[in-house]
Amino acid sequence: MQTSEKSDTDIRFVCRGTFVHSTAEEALQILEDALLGVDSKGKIAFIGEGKDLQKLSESFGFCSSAVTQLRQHEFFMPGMIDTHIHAPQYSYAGTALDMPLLQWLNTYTFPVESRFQDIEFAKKVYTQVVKRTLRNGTTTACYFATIHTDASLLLGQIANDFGQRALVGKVCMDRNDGVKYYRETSEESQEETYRFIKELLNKKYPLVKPVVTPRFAPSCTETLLAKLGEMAKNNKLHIQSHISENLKEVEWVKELFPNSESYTDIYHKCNLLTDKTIMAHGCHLSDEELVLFRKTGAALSHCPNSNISLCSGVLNVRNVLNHKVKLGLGTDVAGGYSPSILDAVRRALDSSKVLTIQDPEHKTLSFEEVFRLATLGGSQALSLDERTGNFKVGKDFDALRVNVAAPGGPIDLIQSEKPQILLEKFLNLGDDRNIVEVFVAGKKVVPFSEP
Ligand SMILES: Nc1nc2[nH]cnc2c(=O)[nH]1
Ligand SMILES: [Zn+2]
Repeated sequence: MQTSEKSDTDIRFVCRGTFVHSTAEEALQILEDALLGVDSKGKIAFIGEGKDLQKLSESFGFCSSAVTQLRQHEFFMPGMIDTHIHAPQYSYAGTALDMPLLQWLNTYTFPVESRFQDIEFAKKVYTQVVKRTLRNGTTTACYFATIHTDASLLLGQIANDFGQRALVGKVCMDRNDGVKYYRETSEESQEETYRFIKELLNKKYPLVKPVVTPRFAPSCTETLLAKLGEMAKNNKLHIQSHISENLKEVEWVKELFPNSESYTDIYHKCNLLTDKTIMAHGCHLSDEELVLFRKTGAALSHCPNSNISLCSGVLNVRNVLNHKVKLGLGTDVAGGYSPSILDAVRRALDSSKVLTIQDPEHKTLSFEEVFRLATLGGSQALSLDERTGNFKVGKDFDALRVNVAAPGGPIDLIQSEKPQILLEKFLNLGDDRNIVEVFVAGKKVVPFSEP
């Protein structure tokens, strides 16, 4: 039994049933007939066994009749973590997947992102993306917004209003020869990033924080990258960007930064690789670069839908894990067409199987390992694992109540199944119809409450 030190904590609610989650030691740990109590601050106060109900209700002072009992075919799992998603690109998700990265950015992405100076348009899209991701079980999202400070602040406000845990980044880019009207001067980028960070922190949203966001090395001068690194260091901020997604991009970076040893080295020299850094993709990183990730504590976001959709490459997750680099999953909407981390789980498994087809020696990822990437792995990659990622006493209760046999849902259960099979079915076949409730920091955020 795990309990918090103080047994006089106010208990907000208690649930009884099956809980599945990951730990450092076990990709899948199953707790059957467990009792989990959430305190008034939204934190997990205790995790015990159903048979200890009487004892727990006495020491924590809750009424045993007030316990919510999960039904058959239901379980709780940790909320899923999207470590890389472009909120503005949700406006064209599911389209524009017919060209490789660099052309795709110039043709679709930059023209669309430039529309977000229109705050009404931003409000519409950002409300939709926050609601859609929450319904799909994303309790934590690490967002790229656009270069527009006020619209980026609005994204933070909307995530806060709907109760999603989020890192939000105002995008920085002081070079863009492809679409010249979508870029800032270096001074603007620095000043507006400073304003963005200050204003967002001043809001004191409990679950929404800023993240320093150079778009990627080709969009930024070395001067800007260095200034952003300094800003992040001085204020102990998160950092996000892209790295080694596509081979043409890697070649271009070599031309733009001829004095750097590698793509990773550029970010490293500018103080942008820290234990609060998350870099998307990394499909074409060398082993030496992975060693540098490990040394600095920087993490990778694996975005398999995007990597396949834009024909960018296939990340060898097994190799990343062998290098002990922190790793989570990302949708990379809209390079990835799906806003759901369940989709990222499936594409990650498919990608791993493609690597095994190419090399039978490759050790395919198991669904349990990918489940860990979608939850605990994501929290570690975002350095939020003290707060979220699994069910540990003292962490926030970020959780999905899953009903595998939800009426009208996509899964037909022929017979009663063990929890491990229920989870496997949900990961492979489930969708938002199976996610009957979503909790973030102990608050029920799905179904949405009436305004
Ligand atoms: N997939 C993806 N890669 C990028 N690299 C730089 N910007 C982007 C973007 O918006 N999407
Ligand atoms: Zn991206």
